[in-house]
Amino acid sequence: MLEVSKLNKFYGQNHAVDDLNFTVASGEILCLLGANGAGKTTTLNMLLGFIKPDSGHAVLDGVDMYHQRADCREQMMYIPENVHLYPSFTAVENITYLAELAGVKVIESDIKDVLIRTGITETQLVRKVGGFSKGMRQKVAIAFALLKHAKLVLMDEPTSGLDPVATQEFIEVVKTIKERGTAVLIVTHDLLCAHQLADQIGIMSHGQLKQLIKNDGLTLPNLTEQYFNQFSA
Ligand SMILES: Nc1ncnc2c1ncn2[C@@H]1O[C@H](COP(=O)(O)OP(=O)(O)OP(=O)(O)O)[C@@H](O)[C@H]1O
Repeated sequence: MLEVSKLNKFYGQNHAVDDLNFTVASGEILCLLGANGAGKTTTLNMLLGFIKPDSGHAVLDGVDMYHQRADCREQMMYIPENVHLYPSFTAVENITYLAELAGVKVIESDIKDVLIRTGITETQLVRKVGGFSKGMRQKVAIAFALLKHAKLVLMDEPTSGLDPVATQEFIEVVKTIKERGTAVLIVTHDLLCAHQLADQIGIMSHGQLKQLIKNDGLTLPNLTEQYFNQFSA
């Protein structure tokens, strides 16, 4: 489980992340929403160890994510807005290579099984990924997260630029990660995706987590209203 407590980041006078507190349990999905500049990416970058928080902690299953970065890296998977793969490799070859780099032991038949489960077809399995769409490249990354048995998956704007069918496929695939007991944190502007996927929805504004909503019986119009209320207040 991911525990974020009293996390702060300043850029000069700008309090980019202001005393952030939340937890994401195993098998739970938290979607962080918020306007441009709200502090979502800065939060993600601190969790990834790319930037140092000024104060506060982020802990993954008892391990400090900034100070014990190497230990945490093994346990987590970051899926950026655009997944970069080796274009002249097939999906299986890409995962084999990524697994070697990460020291993860995988066998080809398992890679194929997981890729098929994430929605890569038999025909696509033998193709080089150079022609893969954004959604297909995401599926390959998610397959690797599954093979890696990641405890935490972090995603940045995963549905931007995906068509509605690809978005729906993405939502179904992410549900399989959740079912494996992985904690998932998604930074997004996509209210529909957050509504369909999240167990908790956080709304950030000016570096602060203004609202943390349980997605239990919440309607999309209700979520939309709560989102806009944050910015008209
Ligand atoms: N490297 C940096 N140097 C200085 N200020 C920064 C830096 N990165 C982000 N900021 C500032 O920190 C604040 C939070 O930015 P951040 O990128 O985290 O927002 P965001 O919610 O991810 O926005 P978006 O939805 O546009 O990606 C903004 O005021 C931004 O200008």
